Amino acid sequence: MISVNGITKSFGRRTLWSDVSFKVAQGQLHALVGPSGCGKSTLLNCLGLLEQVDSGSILIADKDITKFGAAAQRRFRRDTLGYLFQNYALIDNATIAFNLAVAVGAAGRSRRQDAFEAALDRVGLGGRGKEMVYQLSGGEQQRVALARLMVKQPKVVLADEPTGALDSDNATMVINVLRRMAEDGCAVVIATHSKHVETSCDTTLLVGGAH
Ligand SMILES: Nc1ncnc2c1ncn2[C@@H]1O[C@H](COP(=O)(O)OP(=O)(O)OP(=O)(O)O)[C@@H](O)[C@H]1O
Repeated sequence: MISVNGITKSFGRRTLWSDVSFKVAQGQLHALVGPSGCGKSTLLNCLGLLEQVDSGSILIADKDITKFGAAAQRRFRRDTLGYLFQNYALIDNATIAFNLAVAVGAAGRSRRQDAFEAALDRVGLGGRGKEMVYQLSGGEQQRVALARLMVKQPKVVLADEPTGALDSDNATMVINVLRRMAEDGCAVVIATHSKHVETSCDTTLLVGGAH
């Protein structure tokens, strides 16, 4: 599903990582690990079309995403990618339910009510769809972002410290949900400092180090 081939990224004169290659198949969880500042988020951003690599190629579903123009990037983000990032990218001034509805677009909204409720139940927020996002705790917002990903059902999930704001039970829930999404056919890449998350993944890349 994902094939990263010899990619390099520098900011100014500082090379974060060079000649990085790895593959992530459908059904797999892949961890990006390494010390703070080694470039894990930047690598996720490159996979997510939010940053450009300096050289090398990134194939996702057999398409070289580094060659995409603006319109193809937008379509690919909308149709193929799912982000679980630290700032959650939720709409604060809207309900939980609205945030889930936005993820599936107008066509999917009415027939997806059951899926919305099931996703909220799964992340421990059942029956709370009418609450406003800005009133939720950081960990609750992180779980809304996970529920949104579940209803979107992207082919590729990019997660940046997805257990960062959570207690250990909820951290385990997040990993279980991501594992389930992988079993349903998606490829998952997770940047993490958590040993628990790392050991729950199928493969690991030490970013900026020996690999
Ligand atoms: N747009 C940018 N311009 C210049 N430098 C940047 C930019 N984005 C990131 N950096 C630098 O690149 C380095 C790697 O950042 P990144 O966030 O990818 O690391 P990380 O491994 O995810 O760190 P952490 O574990 O602390 O989240 C940092 O030193 C950061 O300041």
